[in-house]
Amino acid sequence: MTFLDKLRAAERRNGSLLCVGLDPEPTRFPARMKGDPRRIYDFCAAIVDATADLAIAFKPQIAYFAAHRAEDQLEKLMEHLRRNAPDVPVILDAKRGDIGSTAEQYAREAFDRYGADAVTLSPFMGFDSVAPYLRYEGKGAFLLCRTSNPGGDDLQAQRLADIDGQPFLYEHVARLAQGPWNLNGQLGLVVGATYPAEIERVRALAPTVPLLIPGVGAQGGDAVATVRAGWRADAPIVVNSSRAICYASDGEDFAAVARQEAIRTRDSLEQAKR
Ligand SMILES: O=c1ccn([C@@H]2O[C@H](COP(=O)(O)O)[C@@H](O)[C@H]2O)c(=O)[nH]1
Repeated sequence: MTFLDKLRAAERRNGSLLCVGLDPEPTRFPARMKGDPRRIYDFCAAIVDATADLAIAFKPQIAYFAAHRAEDQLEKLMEHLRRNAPDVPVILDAKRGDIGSTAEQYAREAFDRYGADAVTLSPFMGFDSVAPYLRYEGKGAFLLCRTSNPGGDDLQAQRLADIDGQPFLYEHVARLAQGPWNLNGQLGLVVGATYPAEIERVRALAPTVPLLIPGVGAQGGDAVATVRAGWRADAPIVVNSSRAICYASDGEDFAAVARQEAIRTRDSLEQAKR
């Protein structure tokens, strides 16, 4: 089963476009775990168990583990996901991008070490920095295209004077991902929920690739506008919310309240399809 098949199956099974982001920050943990990086796995596993039937995907952000020397806990979490939520694909948010030989090592890390179904990549260094990930049959790779942060404008909204029609850089990335770079249908694009007009433009240029859309919840992106701009019955969108779910409560009830917030977000995304 390819990453895309797995994504479509999870969307159908859980009736969901919601990707639950796992950004564990120990200072925001409930009192009995607060400030203790050794509890990262416990915190994330509780969120996973509370939301696995509500998610199209999970997205652990690797920096939140590496910053605390908690890569072993990320490995354990990936095992937990495979055992307890085997049908929900996992997107490792690593935003890698380097020359081919180094990219080979990053690809091994994402797919062999952690067993991720897909990874996020910066396309800035060109196709040879992306190609090593595409050698992993059935795995996915999401290219940063129009990111959710305001500074995304600095480069992504620059026009490319030498290319027909003088597209914005992000539009060029969308065309490459839909066409010449997408050798085996493994590519997707990252587009921020904070920019619904750009989601619509990317969807027009890349009608069949999956879109990973962070920015609802803590960043204030509009869930309804996001779905209307990007969702097509035959092309999945994966709408990520991390902090708004993980830290919906800072009490001992954090997992139960995370579930309620995930239900609320999932339902608002589903209703927007109509
Ligand atoms: O354009 C992008 C690409 C990635 N991210 C990541 O998504 C989550 C968002 O977290 P929230 O708490 O829901 O704001 C985080 O891991 C980012 O690194 C993004 O926000 N924007």
